[in-house]
Amino acid sequence: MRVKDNGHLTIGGCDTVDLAAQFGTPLFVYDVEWLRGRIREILAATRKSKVRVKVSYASKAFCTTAICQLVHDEGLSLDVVSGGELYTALQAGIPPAEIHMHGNNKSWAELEFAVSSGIGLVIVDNFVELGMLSDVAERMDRHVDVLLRIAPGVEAHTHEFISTGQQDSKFGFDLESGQAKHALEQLSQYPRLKCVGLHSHIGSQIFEPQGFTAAIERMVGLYKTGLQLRLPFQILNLGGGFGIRYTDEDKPLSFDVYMDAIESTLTSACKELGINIPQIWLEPGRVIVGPPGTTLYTVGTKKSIPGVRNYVSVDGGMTDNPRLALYGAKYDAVLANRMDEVWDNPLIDEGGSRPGERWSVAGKCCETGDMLIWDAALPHPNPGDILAVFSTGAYNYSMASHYNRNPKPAVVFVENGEAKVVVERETWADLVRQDRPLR
Ligand SMILES: Cc1ncc(COP(=O)(O)O)c(C=O)c1O
Ligand SMILES: N[C@@H](CCCC[NH3+])C(=O)O
Repeated sequence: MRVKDNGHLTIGGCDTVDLAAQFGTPLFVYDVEWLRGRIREILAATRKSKVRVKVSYASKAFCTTAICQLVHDEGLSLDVVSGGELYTALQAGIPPAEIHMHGNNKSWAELEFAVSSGIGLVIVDNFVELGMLSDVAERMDRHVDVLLRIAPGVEAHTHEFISTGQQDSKFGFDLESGQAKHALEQLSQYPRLKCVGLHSHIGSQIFEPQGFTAAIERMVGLYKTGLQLRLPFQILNLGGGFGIRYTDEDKPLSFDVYMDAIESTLTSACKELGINIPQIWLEPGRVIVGPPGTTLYTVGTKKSIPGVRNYVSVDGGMTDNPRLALYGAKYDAVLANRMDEVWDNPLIDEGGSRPGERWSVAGKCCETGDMLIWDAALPHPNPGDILAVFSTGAYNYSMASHYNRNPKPAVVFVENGEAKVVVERETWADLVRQDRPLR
């Protein structure tokens, strides 16, 4: 990102004010060079490691055909969590063998779709699914590679709604109570399922390697049990969850730090148990697509309540970014057309905010909680200004909704001064496309 002489923010060599004019707002803008660079950094860190590591992109973070193609071009395999994500990945031309499917409640139709497409592997979440998948495989006369998802009982330091490795969770076979071991013992009843290892995912937006190392320490014991049961184990999948910077409060770690911790804990734990080191799989989502994504909005109305708060409203909101409403997420933002102004610059005359002035950025939905940022430091906003909110590449477009019948925004990939639409903006007509009127 840069600032041009005219005070406009540029991303991938494109003037964001021009992007907003050309494609409309709200607009998701992905800096492709930055995104590719992040994948390359992750892969470089994994290649330095003595442990064999395979990296899959957790497509739930942002799943469209273009991003599936981009991450696959960069050498990643793909995780999907629904029939829709699988369909998207296949439409993108990703070889099915390089796709893995998650989900705590996969339907019969989703399992059938996965097996008939020749998916690489299914991560089985619970006892019901073991039986269902085995039946699907039987009926289709197929064999399916699986991992078992385990809840290792690790409490990750993150928002409780995005913490998944604790015992009290809907995901996976519980380790603590012996449920996970019982599942391994049952596998002999399902000859169509070839269990090649274990999976755990402790949560998302995590900033310390300890959660991963604690998970390894708990999982290797079970991994050894699997080997003793003569299961063809090769893989220990540690999930994703690597934290990113949204604001200065977040202190992301370099991937090398995670890899060093994973390598040393895994090596010593396996040595202690006398087992070979499994291949490690990782499933990062947010860390790949989060920071290179920016949302552009157009400023509309504003309202100042003396002594209370200043509100500025933009043309999107919780429909394209529900993360503040869901997790109390924080974001940084700027006025992309006025980057040369500093909000507390005493030289600023009209148009500049007074020192200490703050603007809370509201969405346009009929909902008090429809906020994007509380008390942002911004120049005094005017209707028509372009607001850029940073680090919105993960779990924004993918969690977008049509609340209040708002069409979903367009998505553009920008690189070397060129912008390519990878998702068209929805229209009002799109909103009624599935409706069947009474008359
Ligand atoms: C099973 C699984 N793998 C990977 C991810 C990706 O997580 P993140 O985007 O935090 O890397 C998630 C989401 O938390 C997940 O549930
Ligand atoms: N949707 C969450 C992450 C959940 C990850 C899925 N297990 C977020 O926006 O932070």
